Amino acid sequence: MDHGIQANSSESNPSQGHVSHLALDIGGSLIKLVYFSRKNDVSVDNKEEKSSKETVLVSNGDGKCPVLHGRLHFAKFETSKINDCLEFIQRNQLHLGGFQHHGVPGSEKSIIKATGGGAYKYTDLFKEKFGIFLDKEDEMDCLVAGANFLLKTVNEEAFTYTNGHKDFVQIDHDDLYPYLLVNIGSGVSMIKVDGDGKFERVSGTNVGGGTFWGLGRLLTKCKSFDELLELSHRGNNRVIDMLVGDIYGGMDYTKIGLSSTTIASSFGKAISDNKEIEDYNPEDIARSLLRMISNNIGQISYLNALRFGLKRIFFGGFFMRGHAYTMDTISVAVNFWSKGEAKALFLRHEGFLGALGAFTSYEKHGFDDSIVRQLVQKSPVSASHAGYKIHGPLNGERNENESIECSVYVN
Ligand SMILES: Nc1ncnc2c1ncn2[C@@H]1O[C@H](COP(=O)(O)OP(=O)(O)O)[C@@H](O)[C@H]1O
Ligand SMILES: CC(C)(COP(=O)(O)O)[C@@H](O)C(=O)NCCC(=O)O
Repeated sequence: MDHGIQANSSESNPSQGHVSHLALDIGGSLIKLVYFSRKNDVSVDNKEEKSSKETVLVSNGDGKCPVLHGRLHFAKFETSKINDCLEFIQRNQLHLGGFQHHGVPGSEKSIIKATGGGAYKYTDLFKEKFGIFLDKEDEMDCLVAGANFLLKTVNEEAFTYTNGHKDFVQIDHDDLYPYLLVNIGSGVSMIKVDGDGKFERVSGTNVGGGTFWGLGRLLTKCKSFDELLELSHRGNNRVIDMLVGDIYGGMDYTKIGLSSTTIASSFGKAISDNKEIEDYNPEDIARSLLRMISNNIGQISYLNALRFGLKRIFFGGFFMRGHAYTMDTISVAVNFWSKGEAKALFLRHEGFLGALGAFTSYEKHGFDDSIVRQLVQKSPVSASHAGYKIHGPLNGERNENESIECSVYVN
């Protein structure tokens, strides 16, 4: 089960360092947490002058400012199991990782940045449990801020996925905008991004990750999202989907560019098979469903990219789950409909865009001594690329809870 952090190395253990800047994204399906843990033993390079065990000073152009070295951590929980999340926060004392708002003397409030619908829905719960106030950031603002943050600072964040092959894409910061951001969470939002904080939500669809998981659960009786993905992995969609060849006697419909293997109608074979649901393999049902939903999102995304002349579509959200078949289907759909003109790109930290956006929003406010001024990589990843150093396997097999080594400038 994937609730909570599964540290992939001892360095990912937050209890080893002081935790700060907790940010939450409480969505329809999942709660995502991002937080920073300060490293206790700081290595200091030539440019840096050590000032304490945990804080170093670096020149910031206009003088010196303290820098905290540490790691960004990621964790997620099912929203329906919010108590597990609260326990995790309590156990790791993450609720102390917000900031104090000094209003009227003696009335200091502890504030945590939060986004997603649950930031509204669960305000009282967090207040009662921890006495903290959820400072709400708009979900679309956070998605865009999170995507821009990742694309500009994290090395090997974006990749294409074709025929089972993952290719990381170097992002040219001067040529990033405009792009279409498609966030596939419970539902789907499509956002045209023109710059930092410059965007418009141009479309959306209610057929998203929640639809796949909800319908999949009903149709296959599986117990978890992972099980549903696993089923889809082993299934064959042709058992249930009606293909062009099924309609055209095994032939292509060349005049309109459809091959015999193209799906003409998802689940269409169930019309004439005279079978009950029990007669189908759950694997085949899961496969057809995943294909139907991924195809549909890929197509709507392309149509929106076409509306605005956008060539790059970045896909985020936990629906993807780094799952090969999902990404392959979306890539094929975008490629098919755009006749190769547009590209589907995926993000390693796919489901954490909103939480990262909320995390970076601490910077906007200027609260006491914990302002995130700027986040920088601790050591260069490549000469040409400024970004975080990601600790974890870079061979494409991402551990979704891997932490990122980084530094935070504070006031
Ligand atoms: N462990 C999981 N439990 C439930 N859904 C999951 C899980 N992992 C991936 N998903 C998929 O991710 C979707 C939620 O994605 P997410 O980006 O977190 O959206 P939201 O903000 O709406 O929760 C789910 O609807 C489901 O399709
Ligand atoms: C309402 C939402 C923004 C909530 O975000 P989520 O929790 O699904 O990530 C999203 O579900 C959505 O964009 N739904 C599609 C609604 C529509 O445009 O039809």
